Amino acid sequence: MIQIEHLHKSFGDLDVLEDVSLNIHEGETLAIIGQSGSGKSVLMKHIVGLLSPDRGRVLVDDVDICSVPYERLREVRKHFGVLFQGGALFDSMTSEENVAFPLEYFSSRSPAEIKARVAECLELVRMPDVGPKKPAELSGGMRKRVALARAIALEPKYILYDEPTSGLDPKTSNTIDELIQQLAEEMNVTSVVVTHDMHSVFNIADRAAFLYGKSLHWVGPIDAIHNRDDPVLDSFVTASEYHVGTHPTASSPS
Ligand SMILES: Nc1ncnc2c1ncn2[C@@H]1O[C@H](COP(=O)(O)OP(=O)(O)OP(=O)(O)O)[C@@H](O)[C@H]1O
Repeated sequence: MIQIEHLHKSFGDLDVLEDVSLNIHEGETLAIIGQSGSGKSVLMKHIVGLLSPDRGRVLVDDVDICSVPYERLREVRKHFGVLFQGGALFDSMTSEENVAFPLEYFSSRSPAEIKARVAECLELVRMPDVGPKKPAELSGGMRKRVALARAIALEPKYILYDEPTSGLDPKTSNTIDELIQQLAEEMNVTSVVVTHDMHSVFNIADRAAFLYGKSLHWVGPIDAIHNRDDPVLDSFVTASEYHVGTHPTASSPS
């Protein structure tokens, strides 16, 4: 379980997050939504210890990652797979070398075991044949899937996705959504997805956390997200759906 407690973060004069508290439960898929610049990525980076809060703390399985020594933080990070926005693959490496990287760096598996795990991960993301190809030879959607294969290589307990469908066409976005759901079910991972894509939110998320005005304005189950009693949330959700031109699978109030 991940517990974010009274988190505050500023950069110089810019207050980004104020008193944000949020629990992320085992096995759920939580979407972090909000306008551009509302602090979604900043919040996500705190979850994996890439940023430290000015005040407050983040507990991962009861470990306060804001105060532990680096070696302990490194241990905690082994339980995380992160899919960064652009995929963040190493251009000079082939796809299989990219997927092997965390296994070589963080595990003590033999070369044969690493080779087998790389093949398994590429199979899981339905890309069994791209191993010898470099990122430049792949489409945007394929690169995301290779990056996803790398993110799951160490069999993480938590996967963090930063805008997993941004820049992809609707069909490729649906494939990525299917993979996120498939991995959540097959690997029983806890997923945190930062996204603008409300279609994707309705496809994959169990709950959403809506950041607005530096705070966590609303947290709740996806089927409660059309909330006419909360005009700020309602106008964000409606505008996002209109913007992407999609129709949510969840039912909207009439
Ligand atoms: N390392 C940093 N140094 C200074 N300012 C930062 C840093 N990281 C983020 N910010 C600022 O914090 C604010 C929130 O950024 P963040 O990337 O979390 O927004 P976001 O909600 O993820 O936006 P988007 O949807 O556009 O990606 C922005 O104003 C951004 O410029």
